[in-house]
Amino acid sequence: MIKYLKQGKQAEEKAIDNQKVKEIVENIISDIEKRGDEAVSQYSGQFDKWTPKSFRLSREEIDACYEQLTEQEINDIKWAQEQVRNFATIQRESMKDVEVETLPGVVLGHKNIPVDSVGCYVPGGKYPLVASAHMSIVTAKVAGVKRVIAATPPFQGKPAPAVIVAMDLAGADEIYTFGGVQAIAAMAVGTDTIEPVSMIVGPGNAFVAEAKRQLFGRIGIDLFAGPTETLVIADDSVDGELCAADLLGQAEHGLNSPAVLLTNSEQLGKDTMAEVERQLTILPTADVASVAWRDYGEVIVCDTYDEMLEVANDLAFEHVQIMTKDVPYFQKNMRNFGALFLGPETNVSYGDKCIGTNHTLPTKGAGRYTGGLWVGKFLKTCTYQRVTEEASVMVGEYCSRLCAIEGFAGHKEQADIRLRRYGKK
Ligand SMILES: NC(=O)c1ccc[n+]([C@@H]2O[C@H](COP(=O)([O-])OP(=O)(O)OC[C@H]3O[C@@H](n4cnc5c(N)ncnc54)[C@H](O)[C@@H]3O)[C@@H](O)[C@H]2O)c1
Ligand SMILES: N[C@H](CO)Cc1c[nH]c[nH+]1
Ligand SMILES: [Zn+2]
Repeated sequence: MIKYLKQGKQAEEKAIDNQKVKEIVENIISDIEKRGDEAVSQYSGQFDKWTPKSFRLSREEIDACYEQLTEQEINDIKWAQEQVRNFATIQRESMKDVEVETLPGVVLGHKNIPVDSVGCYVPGGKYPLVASAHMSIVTAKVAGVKRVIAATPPFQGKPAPAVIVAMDLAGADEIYTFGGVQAIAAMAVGTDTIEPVSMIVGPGNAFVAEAKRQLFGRIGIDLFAGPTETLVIADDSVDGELCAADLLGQAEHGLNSPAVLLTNSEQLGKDTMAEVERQLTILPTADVASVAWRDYGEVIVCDTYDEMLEVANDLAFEHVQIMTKDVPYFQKNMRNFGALFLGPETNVSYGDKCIGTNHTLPTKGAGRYTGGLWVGKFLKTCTYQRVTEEASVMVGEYCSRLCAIEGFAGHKEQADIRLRRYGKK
C-alpha cells in the first residue's frame, strides 16, 4: 500500500502554470521572428535588464573573464571538462559506423554524421551554471560539430566570468550573453547578426524548455530538460540527515523543483521530514529550497521494493538516487529515469558538476522515452545502400510485386526498369 506522508502540488495546479508559460513563449518567438535583433534586445531588457551594443562577446571581453578567476578555479573547470570529454570520447568510440552484406550483392550501411551547427544554452538566471557549458559544448565538440555557439544570460548585471571561461575552454566558436526565450529563438531562427543553427541543446527553466519544445521541428533539440527534479529511493540502511541533504541539494534549483523521498520505512520518512526542516534553517539557499519543498516536496511510503519500483518507474524522474540495502535490484529494474546514482557513496551533485556523466537530463516524464544529452544526440545516423546488378534483379522482383499491392505505379516502375535493364539479357 502507498501512503503519502507529504504530498506536493497536484497535476491540475501545475497545468495552469504550464499554459501561461506556453502563451508567453509563443508571443516572444513570433515577435523575434518578425523583428529580429530589435526584439531580442527588447526582451533582454525586459527580463534581464541587459541591452549591450552587441550580445556576442569579443575576444577581449572573453579574455577579461579569465582575469576574474583564480588559477584554482580555472584548473577545476579544466578537470571537470576533462572528465566529461573522456567519457564522451569513450561513448563516441562505441558508436561504430556499420556496413554489411545482408544478402548476396546487397550492401547496407549507416554513417554517424555530426550536425553542422549547434546552439548550446547555459542557464544563468538563479545560478551561473558553469557545469552546463562542459555538458553541451565539450560533448558537441567530441561529436565533431563544426560550429558550436553558446548563450547564457547575464548574471548580476554582467557576463558571468566562470561561465564564459568554461564556454571558451570547452571550445565554443561564438559566445553570446543573452538568456531565456530570446536566446533560444535568436539562435534557432537567426537574426540580422546571428546565423541560425541546426540544433539547440542544454537545460533551462520552464520558459527555456518550452521555447525549445515549440521550435522543435524547425530545428533539432536534444530533449526536454526543464526544471530539476530528484527522487531519493531509500530504506533504513541510511538516515534522514543524508536523505534530506540529497533532497534539498536539488530543491535549491528553483521554486518548482520537485524533490521526492520514496521509502519503505515510515520512520525514515518522518526523520527525513524533520531533517529537511532543520537543514532549511541553515542552508544559505533556503529561500528557494523551502518553497520548492513546500510546494513540490513529497514523502511516499510503500510496503515493498516492488511497490517502490513501480512508483519510481511511473514518476520517470530526472535524477534517481538509490540508497537501499539492495542497490542492484533497482539498478536492474529501473526503466524510466534520466540518471541513476547508485549507493549512498555517490550523489547527484557529483554528476551535476564533474564526475563525467552528462547532467542535462529529461524532466517532466520525458525519461519515459529518452535518456539525457550525450554525444549520440549530436550525430545523425544515416543509412545507405549499394547493390550488384544480380542483386538488383532479385530485390526488384519483390519490390515490384509489393508496389503493386499498394497501387504505387511510379515506385513499381523504378523496380521494373531495373528488371528490364539488368534482368536476363
Ligand atoms: N534538466 C536538466 O538537465 C537541468 C540541468 C541544469 C539546470 N536545470 C534547470 O535549469 C533551470 C535554470 O533556471 P534559471 O531560471 O536559473 O535560468 P535560465 O537561464 O534557464 O533562465 C533565465 C532566463 O529566463 C527568462 N525568464 C525569467 N522569467 C521570465 C518570464 N516571466 N517570462 C519570460 N522569460 C523569463 C529570462 O530571460 C532569463 O534570462 C532550473 O530550473 C534548473 O533546475 C535543468
Ligand atoms: N542538477 C542539474 C540538472 O537538473 C544540473 C546542475 C548543474 N549544477 C548544479 N546542478
Ligand atoms: Zn543540480
